[in-house]
Amino acid sequence: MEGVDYLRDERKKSEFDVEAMKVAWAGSREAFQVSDRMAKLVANDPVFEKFSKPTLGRKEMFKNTLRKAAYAWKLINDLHLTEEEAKWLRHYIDEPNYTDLQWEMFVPALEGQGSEEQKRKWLPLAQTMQIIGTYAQTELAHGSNVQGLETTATFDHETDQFVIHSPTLTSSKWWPGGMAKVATHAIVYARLIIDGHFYGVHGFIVQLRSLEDHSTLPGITVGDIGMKFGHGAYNTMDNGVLRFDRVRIPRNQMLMRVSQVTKEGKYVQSDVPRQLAYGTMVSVRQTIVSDASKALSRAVCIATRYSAIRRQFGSHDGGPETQVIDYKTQQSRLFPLLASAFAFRFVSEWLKSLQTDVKQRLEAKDFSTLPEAHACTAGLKSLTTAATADGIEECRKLCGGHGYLISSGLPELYAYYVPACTYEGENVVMMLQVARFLVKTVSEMSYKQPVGTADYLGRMAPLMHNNCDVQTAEDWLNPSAIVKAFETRAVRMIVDCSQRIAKFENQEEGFAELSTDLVEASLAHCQLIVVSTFIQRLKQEIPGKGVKQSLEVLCYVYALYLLHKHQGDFLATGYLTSKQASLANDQLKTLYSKVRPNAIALVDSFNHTDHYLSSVLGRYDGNVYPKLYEAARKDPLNDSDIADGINQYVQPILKQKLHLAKL
Ligand SMILES: CCCCC/C=C\C/C=C\C/C=C\CC/C=C/C(=O)SCCNC(=O)CCNC(=O)[C@H](O)C(C)(C)COP(=O)(O)OP(=O)(O)OC[C@H]1O[C@@H](n2cnc3c(N)ncnc32)[C@H](O)[C@@H]1OP(=O)(O)O
Ligand SMILES: Cc1cc2nc3c(=O)[nH]c(=O)nc-3n(C[C@H](O)[C@H](O)[C@H](O)COP(=O)(O)OP(=O)(O)OC[C@H]3O[C@@H](n4cnc5c(N)ncnc54)[C@H](O)[C@@H]3O)c2cc1C
Repeated sequence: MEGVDYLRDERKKSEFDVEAMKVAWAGSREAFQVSDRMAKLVANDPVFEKFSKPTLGRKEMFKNTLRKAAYAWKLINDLHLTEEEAKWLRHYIDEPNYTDLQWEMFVPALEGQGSEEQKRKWLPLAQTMQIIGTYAQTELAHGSNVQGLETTATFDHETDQFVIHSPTLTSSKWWPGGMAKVATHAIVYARLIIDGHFYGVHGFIVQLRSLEDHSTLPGITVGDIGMKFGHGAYNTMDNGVLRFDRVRIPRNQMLMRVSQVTKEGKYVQSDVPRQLAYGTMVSVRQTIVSDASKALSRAVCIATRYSAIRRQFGSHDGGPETQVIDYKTQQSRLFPLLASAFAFRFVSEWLKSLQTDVKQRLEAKDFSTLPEAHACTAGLKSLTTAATADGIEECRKLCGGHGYLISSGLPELYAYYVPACTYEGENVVMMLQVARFLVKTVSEMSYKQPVGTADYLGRMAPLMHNNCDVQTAEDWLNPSAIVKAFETRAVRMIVDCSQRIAKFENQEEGFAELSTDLVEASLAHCQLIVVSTFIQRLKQEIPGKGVKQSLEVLCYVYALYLLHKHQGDFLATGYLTSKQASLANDQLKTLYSKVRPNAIALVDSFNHTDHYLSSVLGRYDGNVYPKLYEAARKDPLNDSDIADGINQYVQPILKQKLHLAKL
C-alpha cells in the first residue's frame, strides 16, 4: 500500500460530516465560501507559485514578491473583490510583504486615530494604493516601551509645522515592514514637543518617498535592516531603518482624534482616553490571534497526514509496520495541538465580536470596556502565538527527519511565524499588561463588581474555599467541572499575587518582584478564557452529522491537556487532589482514542489547499515518497553530476592523497 491508499482508508473512518465541519471551522457558510474561493483562485494561478522561493537570492525573492503583490492588486480591482475577499487572497498568497502593513496597520491607524477631516483626506489615497504606508513606531533602542521613544516632533509656531527629527542613532526607526524600499508614507510615532514641553508620544503622517520617481525625500535616510531568521520566510519583507534630519510636515499631519495641537500651539486633549492612541495595536493583536489558528492548523494538518502515512516498527510476519499516528506518544503530542487549533479559532471569533462591541461603545463615548479589551487582546495574543510557535516546532519533530526538509513546509512556516511572539507586543510584556488589569480589578472589588472575562473574580469567596468533587475519570466530561477548575486555579493565583504585592510598601516594587508569578497567573486567566469560549461555542447550534460531538471531544482534549500540563498550578492552589489530576489524565488518554479515527477528517476540515500547505509531507493525496524524491531531484545541486567547486576544491585533495600514498 502507498500513502495514497492510507489516507483514503483514513478518510473512510471519519465519524462526522467533513463538509459541515468546514463550515463550523470557517464560522459560517458564507465565510467558508469566500475563503474557499480565494484559496482556489490563488492555488490555480501560476503567478502565485512558491516552490521555487527557497532557491532564490534575497533580491530576486523580494522582486518576485513585489510582482505577486502587484498582480494581486490587479486581481482585486479586475475581479471587484470585496474587502473580505481581498484579505483572504493576500492570506493565501502567503508571502509577507508591504501590503500587510498597508492594510493591517497603516489604514487601521488612519481610521482609528485620524480626525474626521484627516480620514476624508488620507483614507481614499491609502485605500486605492495611491500612497503606500507603514507603521513606524519601534526604534533601535526602544520597542516595548513606547513612552521611551526618542524621535521628536517639535512644533514650529512660525511655519505651523512639526519638525520630525532623529536626535540619536538609537532613535532610528527600526523594524517597520515595507519601510525600507516600498512605503511612500509612514505613521511615525514621536515625542510631541511644544515650546520645550513634552506632551507624550503621538502619531504623525510623514511622506518618505517621492510619488513621482520613488526616491527618498530630503532629510530622510532609509534602508533595509538585513536578512532575518529563516531563508525565505520573512525575507520577502523589507523591514526598514529610518532616520529624519529635521523633516518638516504640516501641523495637520499629526493624527488628531485623541488630542490636537492648535495653530496657536495649544495642546488639547479630547474627552477620549489617551490609550486610544494605542488602538491600532489592539486591533492588530486580534488579527494575530486569528492568524495563530491558521498557522497552527497548517502545521497540524501536515503532521497529522504524514503521521498516518509514516510507518515504523511493529511488523509481524512481513505485514505492514505500525502507522506512527497509532503510537500513544505521537497522539499525546499531536492531538492537543489539533484541539488547540480549534480552540484558537473559536476564541479569535469571540475576540472579534468583543472588539466590534468595544468599537461601538467607543463611538458612543463609553470607554468602560477598553481596559478589558486591551487585557484580552494582549493576553490572547501572547497565549496563542507562544503555543502556535511551539506547536509548529513540535509538528516538525513529529515528522521525524523529513520534517527538517524545506519541502516539508515546516521550517519555513516556523521561521515565518515565530516573530509573532515578539511583534505587536513582546509576549511577556503583554502578559504583564494582563496582570496589571487583574491586580487592579481585584484591588477595586470593594466598590466595583468585575464584569466580562473577569466576572469570576467577583465569585471569589466560593472559589477560594470550594474543593473539586470529581470522583471518576468520567466526571471530567462535564463542562462545569472543567470551568470551575480553571476559574479556581486562576482566582487563587491572582489573589495570592495581589495579597503578596499588598505587603510591599511600594506597590510597583511588589509588582516587579512578583512578575514571574504574575505572568503565570495571567496565563491561567487567559487559558480560562479560551476554555470557556470553546465551551460556550458548543452551546450554540452546530449543524452536521457528528460535528458537535467531535468538537466536544476536542474541547475536552484541550482543557484536560492544559490541566495535565499545568497540574502543578492546580495542585498547588489546593483545588484538586493528585488523584483527581490523575483521573483527568486517564480521561485524556481515552479522549485521544476518540480523536484517532477522525484525525485525518478533522485536518481536512481546515480546507487547506496543497498550495497553501506547500508541503510534500502534508499533501492531500498522501503521495509522499514519490513527491519527496521528485522534490529532492529538483534541488539546484542536482543540476549536474559534478557540482561547481568539486574540481577546484575536492579533486586536488583526492589527488594529494594519492601522492602521499605513493610515498
Ligand atoms: C505578514 C506576516 C504576519 C501575519 C500576521 C497576521 C496578521 C497580523 C497582521 C499584520 C501584522 C503584520 C506584520 C507585523 C507588523 C508588526 C508591527 C509591530 O510590531 S508595531 C509595534 C508594536 N509595538 C508594541 O506592541 C509595543 C508594546 N508596548 C505597548 O503596547 C506599551 O508600551 C505598553 C507595554 C502597553 C506600556 O504602555 P505605557 O503607556 O507605558 O503604559 P503603562 O504601563 O503606563 O499603562 C498605562 C495604562 O494604559 C493601559 N494600556 C496600555 N496599552 C493599552 C491599549 N493598547 N489599550 C488600552 N489601554 C492600554 C495600561 O494597561 C495602563 O492602564 P492602567 O493605568 O494600569 O489602568
Ligand atoms: C518581524 C518583525 C516585524 C516587526 N514589524 C514592526 C513594524 O512594522 N513596526 C514597528 O513599529 N515595529 C515592528 N516590529 C518591532 C516589534 O514591535 C518589537 O520588536 C516588539 O514590540 C518588542 O520590542 P523590543 O524589540 O523592544 O523588545 P524588548 O522590549 O527589548 O524585549 C527584550 C526582552 O526584554 C523583556 N522585557 C522588556 N520589557 C520588560 C518588562 N517591562 N518587564 C519584563 N521583561 C521585559 C522582554 O520580555 C524580552 O524578553 C517588528 C518586529 C519583528 C520581529
